[in-house]
Amino acid sequence: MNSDIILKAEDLHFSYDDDHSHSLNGLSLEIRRGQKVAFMGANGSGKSTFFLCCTGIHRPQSGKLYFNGEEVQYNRKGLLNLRSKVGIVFQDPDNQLFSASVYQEISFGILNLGVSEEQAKKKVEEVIDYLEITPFRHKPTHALSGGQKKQVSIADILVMHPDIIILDEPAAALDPKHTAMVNHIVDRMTENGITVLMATHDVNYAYEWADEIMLFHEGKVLMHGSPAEVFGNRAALRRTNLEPPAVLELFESLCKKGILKASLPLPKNLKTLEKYIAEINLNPHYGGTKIMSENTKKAILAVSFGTSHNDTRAVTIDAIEQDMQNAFPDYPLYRAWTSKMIIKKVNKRDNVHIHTVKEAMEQMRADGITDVLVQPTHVINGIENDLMKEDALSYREYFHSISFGDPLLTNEQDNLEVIQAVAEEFSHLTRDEVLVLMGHGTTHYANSIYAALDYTFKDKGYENIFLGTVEAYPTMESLLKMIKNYKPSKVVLAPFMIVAGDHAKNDMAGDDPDSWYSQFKAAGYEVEPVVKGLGEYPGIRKLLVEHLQALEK
Ligand SMILES: Nc1ncnc2c1ncn2[C@@H]1O[C@H](COP(=O)(O)OP(=O)(O)OP(=O)(O)O)[C@@H](O)[C@H]1O
Repeated sequence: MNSDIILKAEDLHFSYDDDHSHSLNGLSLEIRRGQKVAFMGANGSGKSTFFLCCTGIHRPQSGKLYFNGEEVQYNRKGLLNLRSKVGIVFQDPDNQLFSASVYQEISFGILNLGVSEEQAKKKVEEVIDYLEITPFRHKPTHALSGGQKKQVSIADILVMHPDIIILDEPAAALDPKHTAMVNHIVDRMTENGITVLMATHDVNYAYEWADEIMLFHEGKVLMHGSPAEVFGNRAALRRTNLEPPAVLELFESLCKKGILKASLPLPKNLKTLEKYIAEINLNPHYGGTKIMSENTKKAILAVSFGTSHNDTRAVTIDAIEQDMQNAFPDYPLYRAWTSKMIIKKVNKRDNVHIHTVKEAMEQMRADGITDVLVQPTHVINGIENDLMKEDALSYREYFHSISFGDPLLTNEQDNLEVIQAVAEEFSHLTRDEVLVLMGHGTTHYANSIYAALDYTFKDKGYENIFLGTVEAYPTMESLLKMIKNYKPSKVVLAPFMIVAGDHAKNDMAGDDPDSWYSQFKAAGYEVEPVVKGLGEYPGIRKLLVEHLQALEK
């Protein structure tokens, strides 16, 4: 037999009443020397019965038990040898303590082994000191508290210097302080190389403490493995009435939400989990922790709605991406568009494939990128931006971190800078000329930014700048009303969109009677359309790059 194996059971059967119900029903297992093994399983699954067989209190009706490679003999000599090497601490100390005084109690077993009184005294004193029993050593055993009785029953066994200690629910009926004390004693035993077998229903303790878990079910071993293996097997836990450890459940739930990365080592306890959480850079990183700092490979993902007009694309989206690349020359830059329709159109017409967000994430994953800085060129925090984030985050488990830069108009400061960029672009306008900006507009609640910004233009002294939308509020009707009151000599039209695509060329500047150009013309104004996307304004590009840079601060 492998000398590493200290205890081995082979097909043990045991019945209490010689009837047909087997408390041990063909039980086989092996225990390796020096291991901490937690015995778990439903009530009545046979853990205590097995322990009683290990100490020779019960004799299996069939099967074999080996200790240190030798088959256990159930004669007086064999049993004495077994009991000197395998000690059991019962769940209820009252089943174990029968001497009147603490000293007598602890010395009883060792004197029975034939050790001289002098030697026994020395060993008893050592263990009294080691287990901190001195303060109550002179009390009669019946007057001890539950925790003190437990200490003495452990001392009973430790004094014999066993190779294996069996603890049956050592913390049962103990308060948290005494539980901690017993756990501390157990830790010290294992440090001294004793093999410890412990029956416990405390999954949290077993998960953290044990090297191995022996899962009992109906008198046999259902599963034997590391705590991670056994507690990771939910079907086995269900069969044995056990719940997964709280720390594992919490860790899994944080991984599912993308807050922690599933590739982190499983946390053994809440302290480790707390450390993981403390090391998350919550804002605005997703899915990442800073724990794995080596081998990072960062990349930028520039996400735009897209345009099929190559002329405007070159001076807007391409120019923005170029500025981002200039700001981070060492990071590869990937492009994605959110409009599948435009992607399809460009693909068909130019044979050029532009990635969707998911495709770009997939590509970065294949390229070994670990951290993704996503910078949208979206104007507002609307539905496009929300969906883009959702798509990117569906890949969270493959990256260390995915962080999102803000769209153009996100906070008060952005609004002011955008106003500044627009005002600079149109600084040549005279007071009696108005600039009418055409935003896109959305049913998303973020649409209110357009009216707010229109108000802020005026508040900042640009009474001649108006902002409306094609698809929402402020509408063309409200613009016409306000501009009528202003009585301008000329209306200059410009898109308030990153690219000057279909909306700018047709809905704004087209000849169709519904276009803004035609409607202002029909209202009697001189109209000058400026088909130039926001992406062409240096101030706008600078702001988007700043949003990207904010991710690295
Ligand atoms: N002294 C006894 N007399 C008769 N049957 C017993 C005795 N002790 C245990 N049994 C039976 O043997 C089976 C195994 O019980 P055992 O105490 O070994 O289980 P256990 O896994 O230690 O349970 P628990 O988690 O409740 O301590 C049960 O069906 C139980 O009813």
